[in-house]
Amino acid sequence: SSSFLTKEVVNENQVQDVLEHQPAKDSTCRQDTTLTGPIETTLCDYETVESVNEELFTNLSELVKTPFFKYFRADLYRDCPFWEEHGFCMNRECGITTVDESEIPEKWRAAALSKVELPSEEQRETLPGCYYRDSDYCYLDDMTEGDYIDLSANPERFTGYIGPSAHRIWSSIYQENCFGLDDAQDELSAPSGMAYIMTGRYRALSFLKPASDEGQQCLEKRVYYKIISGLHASISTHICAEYFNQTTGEWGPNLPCFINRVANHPERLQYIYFNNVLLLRAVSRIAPYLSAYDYCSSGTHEEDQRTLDVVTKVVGLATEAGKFDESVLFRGENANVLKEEFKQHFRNVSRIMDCVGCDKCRLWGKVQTTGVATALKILFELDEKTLDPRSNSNLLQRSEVVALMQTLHRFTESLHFVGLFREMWAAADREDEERILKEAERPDTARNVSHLSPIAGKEHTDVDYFYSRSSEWINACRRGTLGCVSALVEGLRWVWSACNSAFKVSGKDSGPERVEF
Ligand SMILES: Cc1cc2nc3c(=O)[nH]c(=O)nc-3n(C[C@H](O)[C@H](O)[C@H](O)COP(=O)(O)OP(=O)(O)OC[C@H]3O[C@@H](n4cnc5c(N)ncnc54)[C@H](O)[C@@H]3O)c2cc1C
Repeated sequence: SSSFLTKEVVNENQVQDVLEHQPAKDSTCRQDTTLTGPIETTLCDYETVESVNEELFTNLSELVKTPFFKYFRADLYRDCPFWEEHGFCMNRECGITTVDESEIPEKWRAAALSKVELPSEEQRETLPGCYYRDSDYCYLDDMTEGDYIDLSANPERFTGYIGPSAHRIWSSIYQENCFGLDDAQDELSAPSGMAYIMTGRYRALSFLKPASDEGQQCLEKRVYYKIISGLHASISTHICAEYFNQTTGEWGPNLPCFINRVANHPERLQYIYFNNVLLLRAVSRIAPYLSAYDYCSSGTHEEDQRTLDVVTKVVGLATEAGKFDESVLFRGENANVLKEEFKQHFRNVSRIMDCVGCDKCRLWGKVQTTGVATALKILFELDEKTLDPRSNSNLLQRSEVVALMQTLHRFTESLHFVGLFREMWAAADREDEERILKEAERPDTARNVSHLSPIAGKEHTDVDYFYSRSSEWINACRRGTLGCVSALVEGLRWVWSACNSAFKVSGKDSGPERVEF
């Protein structure tokens, strides 16, 4: 696993390009950097996205705190369907808190939902605990298992989930970017990414296609890569913006982390913009549907009206910046076969989320893959007639609407955070800059995460943490034998680590423990 620890070579010019870029206040093009002019495969430019982002972010930040949008139902304890996953995250930040169903409006509870929301058996392909319909780009949880989670109480941020388990997830996701119908360069005879995993031919990250390959790839494949890489970059931006500082014990932005993961690879930031445009286009395309949606959620009439008002503002801004011509994709002879493949690969990505070994990361992974999949469905599967809220009022499930808006919020927040990193860079003098760039070259995976761990320092005495985890272990046991075995393994590992840690703390070597992979 130490092969993952590659030293990043920081390209100062690229980093400056990203961090010294001045976002546009209006839609005027300038000739400065990689973040100027048209955004490839869209009809929008960087300046337009930047000119609406802060207003969008402010409105979405309000929206995601409303009762309708903050509760998300998910089954976080399904077994990984593709490999045996042992990568449990032992840090307290990986845990989540769930909400008792009694706190949720009755019409969203499992019993009511299974009557109303679920499509009939003939309309969907079912697997234990989840299903998809023909038009879906992801698996959706059926309402038989799972919990409600208040997303605002479980923010996406640094958790310390690192190393081979996290890398395996990312590599499997990128490996889905392998289309049988692609051009001759593209390993025509190779099995799909999932087939690799299932046949044990899993390779680390060497398959990742460099950006320079772009010219040789088909458009759909490039779009797939941009979506995934942009999502990855957005998650990384959140991790770096809300990072745990080992020295001060405080949360805050970590500029070297952002340089290492994003600014040193400007195309990754470009793909965050790309995802923004894709999601904005989806939101603007279903504008009438969103305007007619029932946002009543047991609050007061004023509260529900306020939710609708904010949705209306978001939809208005989305219409300004969401310029994307979906009709240029999936054209030509093999269009339908290619689309089916694209869909199947994206569905696999949504199932890979069940393999993420950190509850909070899995939760946000599910929210965001569902959000992007909903956008893809809106763009590539639904015609104007289907989108009519009068003729098709049950077009989207509540979880899809919530995921779409939450995901758009994630991406607008990423661009907002990029602005904060630029301010930090601008405030640094030459000496600081040199130190920051040097620090950005260190492999991220070797960072010390001991302060977050329940097993190091004073945290191992945190009884609350143990209780919160143990209730999840018991829940997993209730759900079946496999879940129970996994839970038992995690429980035993926790106890083993706690004993080890207690031993260390009581011994001479009680300095902070380094977690390396
Ligand atoms: C679904 C999911 C959700 C997660 N959520 C969280 C979270 O909320 N909090 C948290 O702390 N951790 C989270 N993680 C873990 C996090 O994403 C990293 O995997 C972890 O921090 C280790 O980072 P790393 O620097 O080793 O590289 P990783 O981010 O793991 O990347 C692995 C490799 O992929 C390549 N790569 C990196 N970024 C890109 C990109 N944008 N485009 C193309 N290639 C790229 C690089 O070669 C890199 O070495 C999540 C992981 C997954 C899979």
